[in-house]
Amino acid sequence: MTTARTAPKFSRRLGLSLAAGLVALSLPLLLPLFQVTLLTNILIFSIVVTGLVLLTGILGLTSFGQAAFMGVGAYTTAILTAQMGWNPWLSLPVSLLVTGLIAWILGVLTLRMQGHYLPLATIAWGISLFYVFGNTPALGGFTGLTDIPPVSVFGLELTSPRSFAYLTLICLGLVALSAQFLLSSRTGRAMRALRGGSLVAEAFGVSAFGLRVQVFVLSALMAALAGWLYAHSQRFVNPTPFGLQAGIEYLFMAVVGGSQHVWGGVLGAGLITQIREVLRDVLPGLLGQQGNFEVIVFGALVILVLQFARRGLWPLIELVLPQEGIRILPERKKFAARPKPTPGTPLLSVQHAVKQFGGLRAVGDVSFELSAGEILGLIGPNGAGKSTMFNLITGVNPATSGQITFMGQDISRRSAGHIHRLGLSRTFQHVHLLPDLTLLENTMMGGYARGHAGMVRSLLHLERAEEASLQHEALRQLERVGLADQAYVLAGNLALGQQRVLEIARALVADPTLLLLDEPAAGLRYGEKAELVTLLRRLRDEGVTILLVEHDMDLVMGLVDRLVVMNYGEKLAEGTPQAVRDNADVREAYLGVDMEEEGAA
Ligand SMILES: Nc1ncnc2c1ncn2[C@@H]1O[C@H](COP(=O)(O)OP(=O)(O)OP(=O)(O)O)[C@@H](O)[C@H]1O
Repeated sequence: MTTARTAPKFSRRLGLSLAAGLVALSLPLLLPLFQVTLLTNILIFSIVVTGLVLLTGILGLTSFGQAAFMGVGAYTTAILTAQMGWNPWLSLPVSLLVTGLIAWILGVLTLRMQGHYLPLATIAWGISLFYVFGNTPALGGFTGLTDIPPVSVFGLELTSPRSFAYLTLICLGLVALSAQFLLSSRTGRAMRALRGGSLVAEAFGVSAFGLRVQVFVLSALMAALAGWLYAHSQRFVNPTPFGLQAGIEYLFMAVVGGSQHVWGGVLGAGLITQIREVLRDVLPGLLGQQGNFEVIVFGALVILVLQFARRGLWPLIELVLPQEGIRILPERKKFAARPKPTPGTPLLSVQHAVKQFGGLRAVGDVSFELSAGEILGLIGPNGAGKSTMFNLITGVNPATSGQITFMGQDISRRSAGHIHRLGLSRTFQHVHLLPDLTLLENTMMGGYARGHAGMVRSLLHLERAEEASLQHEALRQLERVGLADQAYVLAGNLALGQQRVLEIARALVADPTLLLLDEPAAGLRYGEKAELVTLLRRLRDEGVTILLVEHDMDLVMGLVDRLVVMNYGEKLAEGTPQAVRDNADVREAYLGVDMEEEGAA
């Protein structure tokens, strides 16, 4: 079983990183001049690909348009410096601003698209921007713009490839470091949670669309920085490096290197650029004619990598590297506990709830109430409407009519995040965890709404105090559910029963008033079910109110205080387990077979 222990103060991994940094710093001095120019290009491409790692690898949004954003950054600085005489350092923030604004507009317009529509949209605006560069006379048409001045540092013009390589190296170092900071933050965990869809992230208070737009803009800003560097290293710009083919190559780099790892992106940029140079030299001689034959080889390479190392080459390197530990930070401040209602006070009220899916009435006029300190079971045969009712309460779907109130607020049409912040936490019928993250990190995701640090603080690593509070709260909840000894194990290594318990720990980090459990015993073994019952009873005794959907009648009958039985979208019965057992309608519709068997036994 793969484990990741807490990090010592000076880890072997950190030592290796420092050594790699020193090698990188010496390269511009040691390499021959031609290689230094190639190295600069690799470093510039790595910055673009780092943006793609965040956008495509982590968030799961495929973009073919990063080269176009690089072009916006490059052309903006070219116009401001070559034509208007600006200092390149002044044109840098303007290049970032212009690209960020264009990316924000395109993001807001296109990021709601699902599936393959988004990649198609990125192709569309990638091509559009390319032709804007090529067909605008003020931008020099397809010939481009020349006479771009060099960048100066402390009065020293960076005209030599070696000095410019250092500027690029520093930029990449800062970009890669901030990307790493982001990924190890609350925002980074939310980004990872969004990869499989919005359901889980939104259930913990993440604004899915808002975060997607932010990461989209961030990746465009990285491309713009690369464009600025490219313009001042080449000292001229034309549309060719910013076209669709370049956009596709950046994706190749991310996929081949390992699109879910910052250093994978750098590896991919290095490999593809080097291989392209070699092929450009070798292939025309071998084939006896000129042409972009390297593109064909790239295609074959990507297919091979996808076939044999689906997650790119970096994960293979990770296998031999010392594992990265999680540094447990000292807790300076605990999160304030949520005031809990006194047992017996009304907490959740569902009144005449109706949910219509086209012609199908999945929930029809259902009413019930739940008081603080209770465990209420929602049962019924398959298709009875239990999950739909769950979705109405948690804000996944709005009710067609009727009213649902929680903590005295009408939540019938509120978002999942809003309802979560009021004190409702949930688990999922199909376990939704991040298998490559530790139990601790998965659990911390549940506390997203208790933190405040956003993208900028995360990029700058200024959210450590909040991260410490989240870490310790998550450790306490893992302790509470009995998983503390596995806090640094990867969640993907757990058995299903433990994964379900982990989901409960994740929900508890939010300090919920009401816990909604969707079939928590599904797939659990006998012993695991008994442990689950003990845990849920203990949580109830500690003041957590629980609503659960469950098919296991033995478990439900021995655990809950009351039951609501649904059938064909309607409420069939409500009452104590004994009253429900004795209800003739319930026996006929749902419990009949079990009860007869029980009687016969
Ligand atoms: N998004 C949807 N669009 C259309 N119909 C839906 C949708 N979600 C659920 N339904 C339908 O609503 C009815 C109730 O489904 P629901 O999943 O709520 O039942 P359930 O009691 O949770 O069943 P199970 O125990 O099998 O999970 C079913 O007929 C289902 O096909």
